Amino acid sequence: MAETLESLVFKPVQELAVDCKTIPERYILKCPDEAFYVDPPVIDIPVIDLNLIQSPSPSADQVLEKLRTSLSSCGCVQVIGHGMTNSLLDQVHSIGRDFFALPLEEKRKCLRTAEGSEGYGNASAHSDQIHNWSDRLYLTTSPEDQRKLKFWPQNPENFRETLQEYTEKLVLLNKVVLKALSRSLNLKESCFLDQYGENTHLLTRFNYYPPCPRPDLALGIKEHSDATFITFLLPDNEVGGLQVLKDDHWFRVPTVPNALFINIGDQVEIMSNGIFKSPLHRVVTNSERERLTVAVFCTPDSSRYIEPAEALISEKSPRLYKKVNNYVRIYFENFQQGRRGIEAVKI
Ligand SMILES: O=C(O)CCC(=O)C(=O)O
Ligand SMILES: [Fe+2]
Repeated sequence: MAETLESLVFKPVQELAVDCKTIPERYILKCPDEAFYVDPPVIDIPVIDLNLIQSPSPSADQVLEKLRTSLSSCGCVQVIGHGMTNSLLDQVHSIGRDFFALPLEEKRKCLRTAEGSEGYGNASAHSDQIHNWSDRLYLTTSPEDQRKLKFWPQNPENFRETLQEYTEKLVLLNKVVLKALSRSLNLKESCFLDQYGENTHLLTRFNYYPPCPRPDLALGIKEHSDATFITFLLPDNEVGGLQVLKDDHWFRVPTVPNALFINIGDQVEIMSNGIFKSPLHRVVTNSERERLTVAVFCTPDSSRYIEPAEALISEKSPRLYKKVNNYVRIYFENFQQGRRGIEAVKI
């Protein structure tokens, strides 16, 4: 049978994983890279307390310097002081776990359709591409009038109110972080936020990775960078799997309990004229335990133009990227051809 979107989304990886001793061909990487199943070293990334940079002070300057150094070397940091209680973070995990634990019939009420990416399904891939060993629930969470509530689970009961609370906090946090990024580069505080615009566009993705019988052959998510401004990741507190590429080597990302992991997306790499790196990252699987993470992707309205900040351009550091709008479209057009969108917008 031809693999239509329907036939693929009807076969969640979670269902395949039950009693499965081997994995279907379409998940098997052609040239598995040894580094992903022989655990690579842990990456040394700072844990930044955002409370320390709220107002100008010498200690705030030190924290901003740490932020700048980390984002320009590996493109990611862990943050605490993010304004969310541990209990909220636990609840966000729980609603994800509870949703994926529901019977298939119940989850299918939120099933993705052929027209879009929102809803419940496995990660779509073209039939000639290798598939990810993961399922997802993908929802626009902000702005509120763009939500497609038909994809929002009614079950677990507290799903909507918990996601609402998390989203409200992230809308604020996104602003705090974008201001901090500008300050760390000695730019006007509103520099990146002005390019972002008023509408905080957030897409939330619950990533569910079932145990995989052959972690040496498949990836939970293949190597990619994010098309975002920035991405907030609520990691799984107990099960690791995220790896980041730095200086051509893969590193394991450690989990810091109750911290959020932030990675730079391609659009901040563009605005920072390449000073901040949008890192390639991937997720490895394991044969023992399921894993659940919640990624929140922050992007501006597609109509907004973004470009390298004028103040970062000089004779010594010429402009490296074009002015573009709807970068997410550029990203996906290139992604489908196996290329990076960021390369397409380089001058
Ligand atoms: O689950 C993870 O650790 C990372 C997820 C990710 O990279 C993504 O959703 O884009
Ligand atoms: Fe990602």
